[in-house]
Amino acid sequence: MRAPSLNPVSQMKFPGQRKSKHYFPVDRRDPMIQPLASPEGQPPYVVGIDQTLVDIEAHVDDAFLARYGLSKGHSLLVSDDTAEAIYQAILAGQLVESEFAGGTVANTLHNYSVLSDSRSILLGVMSEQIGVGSYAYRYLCSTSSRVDLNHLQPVQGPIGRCFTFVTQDGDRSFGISPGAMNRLSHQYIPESVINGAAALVISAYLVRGEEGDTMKASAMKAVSLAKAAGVPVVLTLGTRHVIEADPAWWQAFIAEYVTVLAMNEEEGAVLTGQQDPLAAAAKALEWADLVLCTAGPLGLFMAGYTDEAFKRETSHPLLPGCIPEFNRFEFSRPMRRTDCQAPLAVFSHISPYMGGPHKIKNTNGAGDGALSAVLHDMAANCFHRTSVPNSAKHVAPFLSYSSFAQLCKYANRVSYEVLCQSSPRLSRGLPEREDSLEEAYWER
Ligand SMILES: Nc1ncnc2c1ncn2[C@@H]1O[C@H](COP(=O)(O)OP(=O)(O)O)[C@@H](O)[C@H]1O
Ligand SMILES: Nc1nc2c(ncn2[C@@H]2O[C@H](COP(=O)(O)O)[C@@H](O)[C@H]2O)c(=O)[nH]1
Repeated sequence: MRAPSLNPVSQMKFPGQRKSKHYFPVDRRDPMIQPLASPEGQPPYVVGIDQTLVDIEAHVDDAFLARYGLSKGHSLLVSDDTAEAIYQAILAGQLVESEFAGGTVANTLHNYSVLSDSRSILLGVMSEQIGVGSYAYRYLCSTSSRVDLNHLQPVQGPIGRCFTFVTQDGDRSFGISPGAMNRLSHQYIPESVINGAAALVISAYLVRGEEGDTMKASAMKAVSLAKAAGVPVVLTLGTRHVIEADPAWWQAFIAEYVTVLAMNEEEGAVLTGQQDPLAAAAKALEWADLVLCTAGPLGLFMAGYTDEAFKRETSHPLLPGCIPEFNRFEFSRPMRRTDCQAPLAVFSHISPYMGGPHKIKNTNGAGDGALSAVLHDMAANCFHRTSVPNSAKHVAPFLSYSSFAQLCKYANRVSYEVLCQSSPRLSRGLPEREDSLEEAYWER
């Protein structure tokens, strides 16, 4: 097994490091700031729960998907027999492109750790016996050493397999063979780990299991602990099939536990009944505090709250949409609705960075990438609050370090990088020498 991945530094890479004038040093603008000489403790970490699985990527045509009952663009469970038939078919056709650690939350944590150069903690299962070359082995090999795997639960049997089918249009469809991935016991949800986190990340996939699976109960324990400790719960919806089974249950769950909701426009449509991603994000604000809605080639939307007292007007052109001039206050920073004396709904949108990559081989993980950027900004805010507690940045309990507009830019930039690297897990962070997101964006 790997050595414990403890963070040897008491620093954290900030989202804005590439254009420091937008971010640091804040003390030049605020003479009240008294940075702590030595911030107490370690930088914040993000914890997530996932079904440990390996993505087995194969390039196939639509007929192949139809043959095995898969749904284009979505994730479905497959039986052991179907999994075996699929595996034999892709082996025989020499269609396997790669076998790489996956899982929507684990991808997000991996990317968070790559971007922030900081620790995240993954909760889930791992095969107790690991042979060289096995799926469990591949999983460990392709996970960042900054992702702490020391809290995983050892289980008998294999981790999950996610057949990841990429069709000619670059879209991806998944067939899941669960193995032991849903056997996480509530005993492997450590209270101290949840309580000390900057955020808890879960996905809607965690409730999709079979009779006797313990994953859902474990996830419910974690969200209850997080709620009690005031730790933001971040939910990513994963696939529309899970949501459309019972949208009302999800609405109630989000209202009860979730601070940050991440979804794509399809998932947003089944959750809210609104096809338009901006309208879906606005509707979801009835239940969540902050919403990220990715919309493929349309880019992404964010929606959230800020207090009237802290609203900041944009200097960008005002945008038309189902909510006219919806981005007027996008320079504000997000807050929980209950932390606002006079809550104001705020919206922002951004088109794909640089208009998107010239060629997209595979959209796998683009949405997870966007969420990892938002998490990075939230954790950076926690770190800054601990390091410079009397900064003007913390006159109110903001959820993120940056404004809605900056969050959108950063999230979109990371999605672009995922698309360019053609992998849901970044093998490297963003370029250090990209000294301005805006300039790079406009100087195409
Ligand atoms: N065809 C595309 N062209 C340009 N950018 C894209 C394209 N597809 C996705 N993106 C970028 O990736 C982000 C997330 O993509 P999306 O497909 O909505 O996520 P998901 O993987 O969750 O379905 C988008 O907000 C956009 O920035
Ligand atoms: N934990 C689970 N992860 C899953 C499941 N089905 C697919 N996936 C993972 O999603 C990412 C791609 O995400 P996206 O942003 O393109 O939607 C991929 O790496 C898969 O491993 C599942 O049932 N559970």
